Order: sequence, then structure tokens, then C-alpha cells
Amino acid sequence: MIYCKRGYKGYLYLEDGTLIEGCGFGARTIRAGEVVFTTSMNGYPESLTDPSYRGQILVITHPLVGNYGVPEKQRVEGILTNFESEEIQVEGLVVAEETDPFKWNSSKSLHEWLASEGIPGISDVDTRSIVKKVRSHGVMMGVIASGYELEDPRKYLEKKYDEIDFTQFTSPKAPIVHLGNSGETIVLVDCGIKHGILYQLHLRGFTIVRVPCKFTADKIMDYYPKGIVFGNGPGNPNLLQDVIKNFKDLTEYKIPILGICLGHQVATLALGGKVKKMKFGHRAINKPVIDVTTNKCYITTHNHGYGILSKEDLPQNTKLWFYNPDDSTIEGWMHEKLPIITTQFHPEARPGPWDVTWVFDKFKKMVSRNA
Ligand SMILES: NC(=O)CC[C@H](N)C(=O)O
Repeated sequence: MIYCKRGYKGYLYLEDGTLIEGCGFGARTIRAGEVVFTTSMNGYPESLTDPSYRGQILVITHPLVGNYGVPEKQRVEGILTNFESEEIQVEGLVVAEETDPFKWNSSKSLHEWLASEGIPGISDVDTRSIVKKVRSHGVMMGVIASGYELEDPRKYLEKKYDEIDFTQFTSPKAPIVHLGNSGETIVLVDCGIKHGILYQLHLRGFTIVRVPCKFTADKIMDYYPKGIVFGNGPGNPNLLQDVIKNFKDLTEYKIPILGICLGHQVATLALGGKVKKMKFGHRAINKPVIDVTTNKCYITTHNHGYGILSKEDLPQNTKLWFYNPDDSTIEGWMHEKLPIITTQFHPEARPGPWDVTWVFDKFKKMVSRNA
């Protein structure tokens, strides 16, 4: 018998039939999702609110989570500076040990935060063994139950992660504007944007018009943007045929475009490249990427389950910019004729090291040249 400090048990059921018993925390409820892991050692307020985690149950490998609690939301020009979106996005959280906070600016505990947003957590499980399973089997669906017995877990597993368009939950329904002081307006195609990306763009003076993920090229051009950003977002990029078409239509205007993560994947598909599911993805804040133009290695933030798996899958008329020395996957490209640059990793690094925020400076220069 394990002692559960919140007074209730918790379970994680994996699609391959594995049932793991632990303690429940957060909301008492049951949810299904794709089980993924992150090796980030901190930044859980940012990770849990990253919209790209929609539809996923997150396993954090760092053994102790919650010790600095959850801060109050802070904003600059409507942009959150310490969370990635307004709410928790993961379907559930799995940790080895969850703790009450010991920090001056904590407003609530991890347990209270999850409970207040209806998200289940489980603790007191061997997260390393879950990771080993996911690494050898590949990502799989799972069910998390906190404060409930899990009698017939398979009934929650009807829907497959790869077949759901999660942008319907994470993209705004109408445009949102964040004013800047440089006189340059850019449009950001928002399929579930991380506020860290908005903040980096704001720091460079742009007025940012966030438009719904599926806004057409015509509607985007109504704003006369000097540049366009296709940002991060959840789920399988191959399902987003409308967004892919819009990207393609926008290339006619020869405006500078920056694609980040999902945006990089959409750009790749729009120009004829291939984006495929990875075995277990990259989710961490210390992933190396090599810039082939300088041969420098940077340590970067990642959260993706799909990718350009080899050079052969790059679109035509593009040249390799970054690759990952761990598994040789493609981490970014530049177009040979059009002002388009993309990164699979997250240059805003929230959470993570600021090695590569200069990607935003590069985009800024491209936009200024276009002005
Ligand atoms: N962070 C992202 O934009 C993720 C992109 C895509 N949903 C993936 O998992 O690969």
C-alpha cells in the first residue's frame, strides 16, 4: 500500500495494456491523451500551458515537481510573461513526486492549480520506467485517472491523437491585436501560440495581429502585414490542409515569413516537403541543433512529435539551416528565392536557454528590408 498525501489514488493506463498505480493529485477526474515525456528540469508553469501539448498526457522525468509553486499571471501589452497561454493545456500530468511550494512569489501549489482547472495528476510512480516504455514502443495513447478507480480504461481510447484537429480548441475565434512601437505590423497565424513567441516579437517593436489559424491569405493581406509568422500549435500538421493552402497562397506576395515548430511544418508541407510522425518526439530544453551556415551548436527548447526526418523530405528550393546531431532530423531551413525562414525548435525558449533568440532579430531585419 502506498500512502497518498492528497488522500486518493491515481492510475495511468497505457494503450499496450500496462496499468500503473500511484497517488492522485489535482482534479479528481479521468482523461485520455497521447502519453509523451519531457526531460525539462524546470518551467512547468510554461510547459503545462503550452497549447502544443493539447491532447497529451505529460510525463515529467525530473523527479521533484512543484517546489516553486505557481505564480500570479503577469502581462505586458496583453501578453503573458510567465505562462504560455491562459489555461492548462495538457490532459493530465504524471510526476514522480509533487510537492507544496517554497517560494516567495508562489500564489498556489501545483496540486491546487490542477484542481482549479479540472486537470488530473498522478504522482508516486516510476516515471523513468514509463519513459523507457515510450522510447522503445513509441508514443501511445493512455488514460489518466485521479481519485477514481479505472474499471474499463479501453472505453476512453476510441479517439486517436493523430486524427484530431486540436487547433479548434487552441486558436482564437477572432483577431487579437498587441500594439508595438516600431510602426511595423505583422500578422501571426495563431493555431495555439505560445506567449513567449508573442513576447519576443513584442520586444522587437512589432504591432502583432493574431489571426485565427485558418484565416485565408486574402484576409491576412487585408492587414497589409510587413511580415507573417506561422507559430506553434498542437496535433498532426498533415490534417491542416486549409492552413497549408493559405501558406502557399501567401508565398505569391513574397512577404517575409517566419515559421516556428508547427509553422515550420506547415511551411514544409505547403512547399512540397514531407512531415512525418517521430517515434517519441523531442520535448526538452537542452536539445542541440547545429547551424550549418556557421557550424555552431546551440542548446534549444523543443516540443514536437512530428518532424522532417531526413534531408530528402525538405521542400524544393530550400536549403538546410539547422539539424539535430542526436538523430539527424531537420531543425530549420531557408528558402533559396523567397524570404522564408523556419525553425523546428523554439527560439523564444520559454522555458529554456536563450541561445537562439537572435532568430527573431534575423526576422526583424527581413521585415525592415521589406518596409
Ligand atoms: N510545438 C509545436 O508547434 C508542435 C508541432 C506539432 N504539433 C508537433 O507535435 O510536432
